[in-house]
Amino acid sequence: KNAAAYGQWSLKNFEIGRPLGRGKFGRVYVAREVKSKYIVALKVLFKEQIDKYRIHHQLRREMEIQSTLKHPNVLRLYGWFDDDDRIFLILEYAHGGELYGVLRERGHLTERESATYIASLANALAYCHSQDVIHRDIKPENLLLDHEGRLKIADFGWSVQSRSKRHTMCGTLDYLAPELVENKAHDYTVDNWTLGVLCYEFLYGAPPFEAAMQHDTFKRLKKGVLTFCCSNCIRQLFIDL
Ligand SMILES: COc1ccc(C(=O)Nc2ccccc2)cc1NC(=O)CCSc1ncnc(N)c1Br
Repeated sequence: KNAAAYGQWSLKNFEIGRPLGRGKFGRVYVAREVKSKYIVALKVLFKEQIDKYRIHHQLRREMEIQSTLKHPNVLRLYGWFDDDDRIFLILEYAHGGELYGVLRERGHLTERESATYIASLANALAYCHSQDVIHRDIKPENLLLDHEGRLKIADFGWSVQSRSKRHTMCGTLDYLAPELVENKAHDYTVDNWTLGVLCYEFLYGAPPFEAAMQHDTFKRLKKGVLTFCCSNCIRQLFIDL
């Protein structure tokens, strides 16, 4: 019986295609499973990097978390395997690529599109939180689209299984809730804060507290001043702020 029957995958089960991008700690390629011709995304992590950054436990926990998460708006982790110096994650392939690209190309999205993506994100986050998983690093770069334009949350490089409050710092400043930035105890509601920031960014094309210097973003998001009005006056408001 072939190795796949026992769920033991290896590199020879796949034909590797073009690189999709650089995720955390490794590269991602399109790949095709030889027997089924099924298209997947294959993420390659180098063991020496995992050792160097001492993230074995995080990766192991990640695999536990991911194998239980099954939701239409959460990118699937189908399985994983390793060879002498690399670990391979077999991921669902999102044919539509990164939402980030669409947002930069279009400038901003329509209200209907924004509402659709926010609703999908809210569903995905509610599901993750029901499984005691906080993503903590949701930003447009980690949001992918499938062939039907359906949103998929990906790159759980920083997610944690959490019942208690977390204290570790992570993610870019623009999307982080004040309690995360102030390194205070936090819980799953940090993902809800991000939902608000993303909603603003989908509609206006840039995050609400964006600033040239991280320190300014820090000050702005602590103030939390946010009023929705027409796009250019909102930007003027923040420039004044
Ligand atoms: C469930 O998705 C993941 C689950 C886990 C991890 C991960 O690295 N965990 C991790 C790595 C090191 C240490 C601790 C955790 C990463 C992903 N996902 C990704 O990296 C997304 C790769 S980009 C891409 N993927 C599909 N289709 C496309 N068109 C693209 Br572009």
